[in-house]
Amino acid sequence: MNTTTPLLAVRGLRVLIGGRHILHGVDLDVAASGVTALLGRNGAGKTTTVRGVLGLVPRSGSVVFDGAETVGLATHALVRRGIGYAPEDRGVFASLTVAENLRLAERAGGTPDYARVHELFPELKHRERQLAGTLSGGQQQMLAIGRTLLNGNRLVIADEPTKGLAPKVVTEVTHVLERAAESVPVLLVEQNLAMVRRLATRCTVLADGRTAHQGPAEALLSDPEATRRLLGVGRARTPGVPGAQKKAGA
Ligand SMILES: Nc1ncnc2c1ncn2[C@@H]1O[C@H](COP(=O)(O)OP(=O)(O)OP(=O)(O)O)[C@@H](O)[C@H]1O
Repeated sequence: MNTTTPLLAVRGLRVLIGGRHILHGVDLDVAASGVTALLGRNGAGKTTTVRGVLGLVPRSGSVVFDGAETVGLATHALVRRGIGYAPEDRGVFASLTVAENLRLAERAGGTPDYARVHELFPELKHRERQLAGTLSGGQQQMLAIGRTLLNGNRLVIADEPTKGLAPKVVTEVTHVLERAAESVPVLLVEQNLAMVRRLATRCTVLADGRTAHQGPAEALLSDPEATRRLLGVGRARTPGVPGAQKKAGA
C-alpha cells in the first residue's frame, strides 16, 4: 500500500448507545505512516470513535482497514488483523509484573517480538519483575504502548496517553510515541496540543459526534482562530513537551 492511501478509512461512522446517538457521522483517515491525531473538545466523541472502529460498541457506516471493510467484524477479528489499542486508562494489570502483563498480550499463533519492545523501551526489560501497579504513570504508559507493539501490529491506537501525567512524564511519553511511530502508524487521541504539534502530520477534529475538520496538523495548530473555534483553546502551547513549536526533525 502506498503512503497516500489511508491505512484506515472511516466513513459515516454512527454509534447509538442506550437509545442515544453518540456519533452522527464520523469521517477519519489514518495515514499509513507516522502519527495521525484525533482531536476535539471533551465529550466530542473521540473515545467512542475509537471504540466504534474496534467494534467495542454497536456501529454502522464504513471502516476500511488496509483496503478491507471491517464494520461487520467482531473485535477479536479486527485485533487479529493487526490493530493494537492502548486505552485511556492504560489497562495494565496492577497486580501482575511487567513481564506478566506483556505475556498476557501475546497472541496465539504469533511470534511475540520482545526484542523490538525492549529495544524501544529498555526500562520494561529492567523492570520486568516489578509489579505494574508500582510503576509511575509514564512507565505504565510505556507498558501499555509496549504491549501494542509485541505482536507486529500494523496500526496502534493510543487514547489520551498523557492524561493525568506530570509535564516531565508527558515529555517521556512523547518520546516513547515518537519512537514507536517510526515503525508503526499511530492514531493518537490527545488533548495536549503541544504533543500533537510535535508528533502528528495530519489531524481530524470532532465536534458533537461529527467530523468538523480534517487536514494537516501544523496548519490547524498554527491558526489561532481555527484552534479556538474547533478546540476551544488559545495557543497550542503546553508545558512539558520540548520543541513544542516544531515537529521532530523539522
Ligand atoms: N456508554 C455510554 N453511554 C452513554 N453515553 C456515553 C457512553 N459513552 C460515551 N457517552 C457519551 O458520548 C459523548 C462522547 O463521549 P466520548 O468519551 O467519546 O468523548 P471524548 O471526545 O472521548 O471525550 P473526553 O475527551 O472527555 O474523553 C459524551 O457525551 C459521553 O457522555
